[in-house]
Amino acid sequence: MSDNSDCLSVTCQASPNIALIKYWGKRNEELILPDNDSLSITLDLGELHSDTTVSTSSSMTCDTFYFDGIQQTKLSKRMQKVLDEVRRRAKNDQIKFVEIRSHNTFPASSGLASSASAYASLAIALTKLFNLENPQSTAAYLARIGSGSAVRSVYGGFVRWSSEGECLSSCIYPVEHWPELRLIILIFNSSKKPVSSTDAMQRTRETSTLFQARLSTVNDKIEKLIQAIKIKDFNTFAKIVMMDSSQFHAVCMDTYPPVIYLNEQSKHLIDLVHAFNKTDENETMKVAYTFDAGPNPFCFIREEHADEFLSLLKHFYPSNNDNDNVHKQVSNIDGNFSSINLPIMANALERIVLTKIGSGPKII
Ligand SMILES: Nc1ncnc2c1ncn2[C@@H]1O[C@H](COP(=O)(O)OP(=O)(O)OP(=O)(O)O)[C@@H](O)[C@H]1O
Ligand SMILES: C[C@@](O)(CCOP(=O)(O)OP(=O)(O)O)CC(=O)O
Repeated sequence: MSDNSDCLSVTCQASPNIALIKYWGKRNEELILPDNDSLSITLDLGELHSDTTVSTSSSMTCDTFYFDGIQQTKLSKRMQKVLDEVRRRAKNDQIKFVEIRSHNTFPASSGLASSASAYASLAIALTKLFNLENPQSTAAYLARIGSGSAVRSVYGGFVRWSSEGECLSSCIYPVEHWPELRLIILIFNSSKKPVSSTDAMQRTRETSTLFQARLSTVNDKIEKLIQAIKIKDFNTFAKIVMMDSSQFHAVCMDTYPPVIYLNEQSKHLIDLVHAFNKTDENETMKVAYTFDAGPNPFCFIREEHADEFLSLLKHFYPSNNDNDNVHKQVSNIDGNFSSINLPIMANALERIVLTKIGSGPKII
């Protein structure tokens, strides 16, 4: 915490988390209580993160929010709700107003979980600034009322968000548990999604008949997935994760009017991953994908297969721009992909992010 005259300030850095079993549906909109448990991996802070600085001083006359250095005309209802809850819990009632400055290293609102890293960093920074009691559970509560999925970014490693009791999150395995696991994020399209997750999940609840069927499958999937993670069984892990992603998008399609987040490139990548997995003579899965509310896949892979998969991506998604950095990390291994009968999609990728599981947020 920095203290300049009577101005106190705290900065927190947090990363997005990627849901392995998706959260979709709220039984209480105001408190953001989910319909189902969900499970995620928190990303390493290295590539994708939100940095949020919160400050307070006696001279402030209102709450202010700067996003990427630009002052916003007003705070969102969610942000205001978080600040009001903090003031309610704070012992020091001299502290009246807060200035928030936040920046993401990646595009917001495009299905890359920006609201998760944003609200987790905000919640942790506020908890520290106001010296709130029970800091971990308080930060989780504040993050959750900002954006449901943010409750999982408060912790590192593999995280479960419970839909029962206090509806808080907990780390089920720390970052060290499965160090060879890597994430390759393919950014096909970073534009703003057509329907926000908040609106879409409400619409699903009101109209989808598949939604209830999905809910009845989630707990069983979570238990099986936890067991697969425990013994690092990638085959089972991959199948459960890909099937939950597809089920979530099927539910979005069953929503009326339908919500379609996947695009042509997403469908191509799905076919590519299955074709690539089939090339293994032992039928061992090498890659798994999942998509949040957007067209950009998060691919899970063990380190030993990462180079081959990257060369596959270079083959199927070549870039015509010599100066671009999309493939700059890609090794020059030439794989033989002649058995994969899929079209080549030139210039499909805006960016590739290579990352791994992270240890959670930090105060900086
Ligand atoms: N650094 C930030 N500080 C405050 N609010 C932010 C920040 N980054 C993103 N947001 C807000 O988060 C919301 C975007 O969340 P939304 O859930 O729609 O998209 P997403 O998080 O990118 O995707 P998803 O969670 O579906 O994977 C927007 O309201 C945006 O203004
Ligand atoms: C598809 C998801 O990414 C949906 C995330 O939804 P949000 O957490 O962004 O929604 P709100 O709680 O309304 O803010 C799945 C997931 O992260 O579990």
